[in-house]
Amino acid sequence: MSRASLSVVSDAVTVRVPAKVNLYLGVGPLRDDGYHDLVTVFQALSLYDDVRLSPATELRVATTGEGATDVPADGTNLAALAVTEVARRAGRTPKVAIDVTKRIPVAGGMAGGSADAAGALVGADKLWGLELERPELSEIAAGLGSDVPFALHGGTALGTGRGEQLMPILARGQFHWVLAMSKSGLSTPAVYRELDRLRESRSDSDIVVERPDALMAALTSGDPSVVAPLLRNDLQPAALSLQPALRRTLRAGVDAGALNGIVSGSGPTCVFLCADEASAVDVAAELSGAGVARAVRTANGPVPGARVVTE
Ligand SMILES: C[C@](O)(CO)[C@H](O)COP(=O)(O)OP(=O)(O)OC[C@H]1O[C@@H](n2ccc(N)nc2=O)[C@H](O)[C@@H]1O
Ligand SMILES: Nc1ncnc2c1ncn2[C@@H]1O[C@H](COP(=O)(O)OP(=O)(O)OP(=O)(O)O)[C@@H](O)[C@H]1O
Repeated sequence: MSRASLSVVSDAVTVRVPAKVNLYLGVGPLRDDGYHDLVTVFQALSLYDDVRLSPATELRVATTGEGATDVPADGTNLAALAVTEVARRAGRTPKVAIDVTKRIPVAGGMAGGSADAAGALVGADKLWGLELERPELSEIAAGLGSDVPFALHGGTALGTGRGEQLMPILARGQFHWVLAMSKSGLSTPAVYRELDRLRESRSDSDIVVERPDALMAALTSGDPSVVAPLLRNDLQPAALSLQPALRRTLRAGVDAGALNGIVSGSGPTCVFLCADEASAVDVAAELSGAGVARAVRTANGPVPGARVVTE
């Protein structure tokens, strides 16, 4: 672990971390280690969890906000695991109170737990004045979950491996999204298992994951009407198989005027790309009235990854 010679220890730190959507999610065959090789395009959206770290007599974690009661309040919380790992590497005891304000839906396919882990990593680094290098933070992040490195990184990025190897993508301008949150969550491993079940009749060599070159070129153009038809998620059939009502949600968003809609990652949140901000507001209003979602929000992207907002 590298440390700055002059380190500053803060009293309390708040880190703001974005949700993600996968604009493209190509899933390869099941690997021997239980993961799938992915080719994915991530985009960070302006829906944030806040992770506050302050010195305490022991490690504790409390969550308020969206879905807080479904989040573990013990050492298995991803934010607590992140702080524990940074402390282990720094040779410290993790005497920290972690307070998470959730806005990202729990088990919603928008990497909320991963966001909290990334926030806790950046927060612990700041709180203890460690000044860890980016590569080391990314390595710790990848050990905590496949989506955690992107929550650190933010922006728009190509993810490969199990999703943890990132390369920035140039995306011009801002894209306007409507998010439809589902009444119940979906477990990520269960959705991958369902995809494997749906693919049972296919041999591994039949499952080919293509590079999203057309999408990447469309993102550079910044034109949402060019990007929209190129959105693709290989996990969508599995999420729809587990929650068939999502078909209605997807239809309702397009009927309301969105350019296109897909399930976000492992779902069940459905995300709709709109022509501009005014269209997103209209689509959100209509979707709210249609009663196909627990909650509807607008968001824009890309936005930066985990960043300290108070010192
Ligand atoms: C669906 C996505 O959100 C798309 O970005 C991610 O692939 C999921 O990332 P995550 O929630 O950080 O997932 P992890 O905590 O790393 O893995 C949870 C479980 O998801 C499945 N998993 C995850 C990533 C991957 N490339 N292949 C998989 O099969 C595995 O069953 C794994 O045990
Ligand atoms: N800080 C946390 N916030 C949310 N869930 C957490 C957290 N720590 C642990 N968990 C557990 O992780 C599970 C998955 O939650 P999460 O909100 O990360 O799902 P997700 O957004 O669908 O994940 P992804 O999009 O990365 O696949 C939850 O059911 C919860 O039990």
